[in-house]
Amino acid sequence: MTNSLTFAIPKGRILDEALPVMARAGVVPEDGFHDKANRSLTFATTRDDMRLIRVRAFDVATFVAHGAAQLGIVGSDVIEEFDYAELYAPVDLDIGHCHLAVAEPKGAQDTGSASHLRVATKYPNITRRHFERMGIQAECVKLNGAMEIAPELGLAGRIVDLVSTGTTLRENGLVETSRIMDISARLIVNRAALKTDPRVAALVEAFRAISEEQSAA
Ligand SMILES: Nc1ncnc2c1ncn2[C@@H]1O[C@H](COP(=O)(O)OP(=O)(O)OP(=O)(O)O)[C@@H](O)[C@H]1O
Ligand SMILES: O=P(O)(O)OC[C@H]1O[C@H](OP(=O)(O)OP(=O)(O)O)[C@H](O)[C@@H]1O
Repeated sequence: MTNSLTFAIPKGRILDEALPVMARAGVVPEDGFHDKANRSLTFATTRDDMRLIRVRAFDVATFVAHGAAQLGIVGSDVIEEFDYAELYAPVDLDIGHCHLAVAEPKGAQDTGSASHLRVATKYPNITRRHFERMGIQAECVKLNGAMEIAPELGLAGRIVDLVSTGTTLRENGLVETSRIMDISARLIVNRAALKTDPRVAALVEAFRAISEEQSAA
């Protein structure tokens, strides 16, 4: 058998939307994948030259950038945060829509003229770049979730986090003050693998065709 391809997918919320798109491109996990009790992280597919790995969203980008996986699916938030040179994101899959925003406690003092801010976020690089463009130095406190409680506890005056329905902000007494970027999930590939393995290029074409069909529909 030829060397196996590894396709990395995030274990959380993008997965349900990603599976039907993957199936149209011929990437179908074998039995056991949907079993919640299954602790395995590697899964066979119906292609005998491909396996799936199910990892955290940020780690999908890391595995693909280092060539440990040749392909993956991940939110554009993660791609922007890492900015890995070895990652190529050729196809917008039109799933996992949300946006990245700055938020602060409802009724907070207007500190628009401040030149230095403290911000709690999972995205320190995007956050620093966003505030730099406004001439503001952002001191980022890195959290991995539940950013929304940081202002109330005095950890930071603002947060930068993903927003979809806005429910999490609202239920934690926060309001969005600016929108940084719109997010959707992308197919990502390792650039070297794309150049050397025709199977990777064929999969990019398959996902591209699906995305074009979808936007024409
Ligand atoms: N509220 C949301 N609505 C839509 N898409 C979202 C939302 N929150 C996150 N996303 C997308 O889903 C991705 C997170 O995917 P997923 O939930 O699989 O991550 P994870 O691996 O479980 O993350 P964690 O590191 O928190 O464990 C984000 O990077 C973003 O692109
Ligand atoms: O606008 P909403 O629809 O309320 O969605 C926004 C929430 O979704 C994401 O969290 P997730 O549920 O992925 O959990 P996490 O905090 O563990 O990342 C994000 O970090 C927000 O907390």
